[in-house]
Amino acid sequence: MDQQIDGLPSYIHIEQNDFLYRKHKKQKEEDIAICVCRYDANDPDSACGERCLNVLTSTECTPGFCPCDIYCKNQRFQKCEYSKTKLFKTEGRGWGLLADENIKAGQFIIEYCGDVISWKEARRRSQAYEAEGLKDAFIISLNAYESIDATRKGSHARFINHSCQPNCETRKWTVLGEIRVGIFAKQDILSGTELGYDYNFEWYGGAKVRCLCGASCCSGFLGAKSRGFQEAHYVWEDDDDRYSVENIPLYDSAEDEPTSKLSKDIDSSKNVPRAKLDHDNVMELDIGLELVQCSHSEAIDVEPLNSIRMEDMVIDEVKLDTSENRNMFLQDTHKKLVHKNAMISRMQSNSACRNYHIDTSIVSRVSVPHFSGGKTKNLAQKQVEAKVVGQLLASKEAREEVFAYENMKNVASSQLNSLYDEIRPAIEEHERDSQDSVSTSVAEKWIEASCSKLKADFDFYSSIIKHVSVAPRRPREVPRHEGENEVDMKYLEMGV
Ligand SMILES: C[S@@+](CC[C@H](N)C(=O)[O-])C[C@H]1O[C@@H](n2cnc3c(N)ncnc32)[C@H](O)[C@@H]1O
Repeated sequence: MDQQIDGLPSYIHIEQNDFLYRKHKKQKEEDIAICVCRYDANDPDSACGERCLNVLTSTECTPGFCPCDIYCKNQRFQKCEYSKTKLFKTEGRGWGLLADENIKAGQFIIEYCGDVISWKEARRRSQAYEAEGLKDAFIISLNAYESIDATRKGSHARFINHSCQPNCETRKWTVLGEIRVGIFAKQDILSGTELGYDYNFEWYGGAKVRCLCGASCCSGFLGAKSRGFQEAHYVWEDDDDRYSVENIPLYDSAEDEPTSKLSKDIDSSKNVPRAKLDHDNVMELDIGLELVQCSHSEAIDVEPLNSIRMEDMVIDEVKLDTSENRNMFLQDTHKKLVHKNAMISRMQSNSACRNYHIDTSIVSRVSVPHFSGGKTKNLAQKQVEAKVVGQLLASKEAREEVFAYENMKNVASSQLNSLYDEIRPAIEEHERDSQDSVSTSVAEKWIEASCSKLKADFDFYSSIIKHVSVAPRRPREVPRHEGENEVDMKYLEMGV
């Protein structure tokens, strides 16, 4: 239909993303977020309106699973419930899109559709387009690994121009397990007004496009505020009023830039960060020995288990003998972890990338030689053995307790190892395609087993500390040799 509009460059009109280099994800039933809305004919907002848990986390309801069934209003991407818009020819900026009805602030306008491609493919294509002499940029970043290319096919969103004072913005939503980008109104927009959003250009280099958005705060160039732009130097060609493009730029959805800033802010703070965002918009949460990675734009404060400072622990018989205290502490920590995990999984839906990273370093392994720069590196952690510690202890009960805890520690370790073997295919799949998520149930099992191992480790080491530092020692049967004191001290240092 568009092709009939005079002078409109040819492209294929689509209203769903096309997946070329991988398949559309299959949403696992256990990963479907189900809201708690109930349809009430007297309350128009009842069926998945603003209060819907899924809406609040930018996740669309899944047909067949939403309690509001046909009344669900939270399937706008799926049902292409776009605002009314119209193509028009701009002065000097090619084609543009304008509102063809009054649009309310926050209203969904249209989905940005195109080919979902890998980052590498985006780079390859942009170079190919450049070689073909294509000047307009249509590749938008979806996340750290993928982009949407609307150069050859797309929706009307591909015609929305950049504005330094935008009335629209991009937002990412999770729809049936995939991230999708929508254009939303930032403010009330009157019918007939041109739609624009801030491209947040990230340039590969080369010349820049002169911005003709006309805003009083215009920065002069597309992407002039972005990091990539400031680092590059300008090349201005006046023979083209609109632009000179040596390399086709990629532009980024507005959400991504503040994230890298956040990473910088956190990193530069004088406190050691508990949760940090890296340059790939991936947040690493250090929860004890386990690393959970998720993509999100807010930092979460997670108390790492290994931040417990031993200086702060009062080591006396009364305190440490009450294993109830210890259990309470660990149960509490476990609860916190499970709670955080629930939050993480909710927020991942929000940022549209459920991306559990299971850090397998917690799995106890036989020492494996690693090669680094021609030298082998032993990465196995030093282990404290109960039989060595036992030699220091005078009381039989103390020795038995340490042995019992060691046994529990070994059981927890081997349970974790066998769980790892069980879920290895899922982890390997996840590592091969970093877009694919490890399912929530697997992640939960993993967290549970990891917590059990941490608890067993904690019990074992605290039992050693209690007995070695407080209880009477076994008299030495053989004279102490030089350096033996240091060995005793090492036991106290290890595992804390
Ligand atoms: C996604 S396309 C927008 C549709 C485009 N106007 C068209 O006719 O196909 C992006 C391209 O539009 C042009 N453009 C968008 N916003 C502009 C602006 N504010 N000033 C100058 N050119 C702009 C640039 O060439 C940019 O690469």
